[in-house]
Amino acid sequence: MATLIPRAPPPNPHRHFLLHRPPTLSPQLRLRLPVRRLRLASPVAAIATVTAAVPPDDISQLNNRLRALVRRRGVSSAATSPMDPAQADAYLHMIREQQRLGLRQLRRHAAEPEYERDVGSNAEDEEEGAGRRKGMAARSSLGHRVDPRELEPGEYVVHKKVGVGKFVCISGEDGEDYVFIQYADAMAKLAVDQAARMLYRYNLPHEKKRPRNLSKLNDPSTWEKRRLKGKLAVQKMVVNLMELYLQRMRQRRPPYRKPEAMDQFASEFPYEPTPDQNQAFIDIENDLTERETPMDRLICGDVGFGKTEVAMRAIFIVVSTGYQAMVLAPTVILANQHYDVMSERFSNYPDIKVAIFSGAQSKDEKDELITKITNGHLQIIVGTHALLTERMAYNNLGLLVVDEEQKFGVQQKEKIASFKASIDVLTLSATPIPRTLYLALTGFRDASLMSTPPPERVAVKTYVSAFSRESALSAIKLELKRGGQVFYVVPRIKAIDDVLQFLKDSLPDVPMAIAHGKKVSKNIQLAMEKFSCGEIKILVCTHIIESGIDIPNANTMIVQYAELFGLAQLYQLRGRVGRSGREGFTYLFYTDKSLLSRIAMDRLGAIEEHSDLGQGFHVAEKDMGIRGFGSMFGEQQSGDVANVGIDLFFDMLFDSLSKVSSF
Ligand SMILES: Nc1ncnc2c1ncn2[C@@H]1O[C@H](COP(=O)(O)OP(=O)(O)OP(=O)(O)O)[C@@H](O)[C@H]1O
Repeated sequence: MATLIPRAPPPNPHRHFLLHRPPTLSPQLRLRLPVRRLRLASPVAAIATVTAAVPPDDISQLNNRLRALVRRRGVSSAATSPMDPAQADAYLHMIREQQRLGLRQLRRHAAEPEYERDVGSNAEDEEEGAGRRKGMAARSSLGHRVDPRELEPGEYVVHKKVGVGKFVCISGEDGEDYVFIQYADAMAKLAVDQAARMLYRYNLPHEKKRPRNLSKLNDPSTWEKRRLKGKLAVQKMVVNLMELYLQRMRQRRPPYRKPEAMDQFASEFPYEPTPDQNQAFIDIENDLTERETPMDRLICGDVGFGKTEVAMRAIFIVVSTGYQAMVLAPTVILANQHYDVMSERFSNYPDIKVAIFSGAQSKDEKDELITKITNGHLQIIVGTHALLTERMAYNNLGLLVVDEEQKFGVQQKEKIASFKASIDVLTLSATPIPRTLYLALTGFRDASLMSTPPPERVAVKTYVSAFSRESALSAIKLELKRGGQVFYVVPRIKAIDDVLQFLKDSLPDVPMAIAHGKKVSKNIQLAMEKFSCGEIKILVCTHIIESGIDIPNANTMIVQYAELFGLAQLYQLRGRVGRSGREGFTYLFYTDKSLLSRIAMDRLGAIEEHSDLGQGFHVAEKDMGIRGFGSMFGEQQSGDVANVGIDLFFDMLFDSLSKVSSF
């Protein structure tokens, strides 16, 4: 256990703490605490206690099992490699860059300095240092040592050896700057460069979570226990992930044949694929036609970057070999759109029959469809979660495509997970949930990234302002004048009637329609079809249209009461416009600035800032910062994170992950 011994001279100036009263503290921050000098005890003694408490390493046991499995199956390493190294590098690079940029923007500060690594001077530090070096790329993207100069008074920080404290200020003394941190029983003083190496953030930027309590400088044993608990929890989480991976590797199915008509099908795509689309085509083709393990691939691409075509290539391979494919969409509207796009794309192949199955259909219609599916008369079945019901019996299901998995409920996700044990699964996501991000990062799940937009795509112009009817109308008129269409989005169904009335009064000759979740699905479908073909010019709707809707001629979006939407939601909504070569405009109108919470302001600010193409990952990260731990992990993990703080949690996570071999 690491302890702090009072008054002994420090052997290394970078390892000592001072209990101190900061010279420039405001009176209310001033602590009535002893002013003493402390330093760390023998690091070797510290290790002995910590390592003795760590149970046998589950990760290495699992590593061995995995290696044995790979050997037994005699599968080539290329076929089992979780992620192509070059692709992984590019992925990590991108995430890291976005994180760096994000932090810079969040704190409106210069780029985060790259601090020298803290190479430990004791055994434990060395062990962890090795892990850190291996996992450096990953850790530096999500876990951070904090730059003390960027801290604001009152922010919580974590010192690995001492625990959770509250940053008070930086103050100069004898020509050197010191960082003052308030602990439960004393004030610590730390040289700035040392603090830069030793301090972690407790919260994500903009998050205001309070730790249960501050650690005590004079009683480091409590912190040691807390840290150890966190470490074990992280290890358990990694072991669980590996178990899942192991289960998947045990599954086998014969590789699919590459269809003879594959080249023809590819040539019928009306666009020149982007380089990332091409890579994703190669990835899924390899998964399906070369591997014997079912595919579990995530296609991460920003809104409108062309993920649907990747899914259709996978579907083509599977159905050409006589299997069925199921496409799950989170909303009826999106299911309808996928159905239309796929019916059109596969129209040259009369043997490939596409159907849609949703809660909107009558019992007779559904029964008829189920019979056709069971008899193998339908090859591609598109639908909502209604497809996951027990009644559904497939003839020969080979592939499941899941669009925006995070939008499904817990039970539906469990059902989706159960499919992964036996069939190939392709998941499409524009704003990956952090867990998905980990899986992709660590190779437990394969991922293809689509970070290049289709050519001629231009970033959507985003304006945030207080609502006025005049501003909304002038934006609408501008779009109508250039022959385009408008989405008018409100957060609640209740608001739709008022908006519709105001629009009808102001623009009596313009055809408009409404769409929301409580509307009978058939009516929504009708409204969307009319909007899609241009008959309807303005669609007044709720966020029901946020996922995946692709209407190239609709390039202005008005969002009223924008303060009531989540960040990821706003990002997805904005992604509905500017999906062709035409410039898109999004107007985010809030009701009254004086009533806006700081969080709502942050959200609107973030969405305005991240207007460039391809910011989905960054928005996902920022969203975590705003919504907090709970959104990142389940309840259990939230507690573990709250124990040690976000950065140390990530640090431990990446240390554990770096101990997992690649096979
Ligand atoms: N390489 C390309 N060049 C030009 N346009 C393309 C290309 N690939 C796809 N598109 C078009 O871009 C639009 C968006 O594609 P798609 O719907 O597949 O995006 P997505 O990645 O699924 O987006 P979202 O996350 O919003 O659902 C579609 O109209 C599609 O036809």
